[in-house]
Amino acid sequence: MIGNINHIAIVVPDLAEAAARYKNTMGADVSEAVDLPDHGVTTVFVNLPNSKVELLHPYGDSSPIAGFLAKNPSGGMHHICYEVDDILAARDKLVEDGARILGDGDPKIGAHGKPVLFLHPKDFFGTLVEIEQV
Ligand SMILES: CC[C@@H](C(=O)O)C(=O)SCCNC(=O)CCNC(=O)[C@H](O)C(C)(C)COP(=O)(O)OP(=O)(O)OC[C@H]1O[C@@H](n2cnc3c(N)ncnc32)[C@H](O)[C@@H]1OP(=O)(O)O
Ligand SMILES: [Co+2]
Repeated sequence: MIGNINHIAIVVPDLAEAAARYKNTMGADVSEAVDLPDHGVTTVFVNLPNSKVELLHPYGDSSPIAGFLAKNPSGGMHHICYEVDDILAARDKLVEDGARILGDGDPKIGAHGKPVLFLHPKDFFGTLVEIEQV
């Protein structure tokens, strides 16, 4: 069901500092920061030849990553995103097998304009999983 890794996300306490570190020290191609109010995050994408790293910082008062940053004030790896061909078929199979979909169960449009869903970290061995239809 799952395909390539689309991105790995890292929550960071200072987005400008993290973007500069990836650009200047790692020599990476780094996007501008984009606010995504519907997701409660600001993102910067680090574009790699075969994948992406998503740098995340909380946006607004009810960000889903605020608790994570409070527990990990220096930042930390937050989620892994796998590509799927059909997100509704993937969701139905996951639910049938007992995995919990976060939120209301309906896909939201993610950072790349494609539908995404999140799966509870306790169902995937302590790792928050995002699936994105490509
Ligand atoms: C940019 C858009 C989009 C894209 O297109 O790429 C994005 O990536 S948006 C990214 C941000 N959005 C989300 O993360 C949405 C889904 N997340 C959530 O709904 C919440 O973050 C959460 C996973 C339900 C956690 O909520 P929180 O309030 O922080 O914690 P809890 O106390 O409810 O946590 C329960 C339990 O899970 C552990 N936990 C929390 N976050 C993670 C994590 N990232 N990885 C692994 N484990 C995590 C937490 O420690 C708790 O464990 P216990 O203490 O053992 O109970
Ligand atoms: Co993501």
